[in-house]
Amino acid sequence: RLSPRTDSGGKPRGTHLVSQSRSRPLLSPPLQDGCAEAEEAAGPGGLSLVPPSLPEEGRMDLNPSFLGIALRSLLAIDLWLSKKLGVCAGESSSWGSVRPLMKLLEISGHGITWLLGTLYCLCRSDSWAGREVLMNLLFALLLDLLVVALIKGLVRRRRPAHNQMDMFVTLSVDKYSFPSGHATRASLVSRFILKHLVLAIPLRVLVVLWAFILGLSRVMLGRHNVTDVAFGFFLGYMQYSIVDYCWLSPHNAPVLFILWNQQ
Ligand SMILES: CC(C)=CCC/C(C)=C/COP(=O)(O)O
Repeated sequence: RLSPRTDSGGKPRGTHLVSQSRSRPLLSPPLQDGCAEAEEAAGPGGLSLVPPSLPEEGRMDLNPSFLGIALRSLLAIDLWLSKKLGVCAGESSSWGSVRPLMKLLEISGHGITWLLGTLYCLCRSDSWAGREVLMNLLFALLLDLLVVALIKGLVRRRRPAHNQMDMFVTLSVDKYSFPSGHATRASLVSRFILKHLVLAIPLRVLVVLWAFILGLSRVMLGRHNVTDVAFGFFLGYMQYSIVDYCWLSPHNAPVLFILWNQQ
């Protein structure tokens, strides 16, 4: 506290830092060992020339860390921006007429669509090379479902309040929104396709555009906040690196390929 200090005659002699042992800020914890000195020096009147050395926790209460403020600001911007972008969140929203198209995009990135599609192609594939790529895509999709379910269950961030929970086939953890499963899948699958399929440039651009628009559509539908999708893209990208590192082949996982061949 700043308070005018007076001399013995009661005249003000300038402003000094003083500590009153009986009156402490409401948010600060009780004075601890480090402050006993200052409390003693304050004497019965509570006035002291010695500024108390507050313990670390006390200082943090009074001066919230830069990181804390930055995170809280980021979250506030995230919520504000996500609400602004949620223009297809309901039929009556400003872009409500585009909602059916966004829901079609949702199905194009759904786990069931990709799992069934991959299994179908695996059954139809008649080359070892094709089977190897599809087997790894199946592994990537399962890994993604597992990782996203684990993180959603741990973080438990609620979906935005303006979301309508009318999604096609969900798991119990899908009531949570961080990270976006569609965004992780979009990023993982598009990186996988670009690496393992020989495609003409326009098709490669289309794959990247699909992933980006699918991510954006999650926020526009009101399903997610922007940070759910941004982290989802990052996570999917990193998951591909794991898949690439653990690449399954007839050499390192012969049982898998022989079993599949016998079916
Ligand atoms: C039922 C299966 C196999 C997958 C669920 C896929 C799903 C509904 C993910 C949720 O995605 P968002 O987190 O982007 O909303």
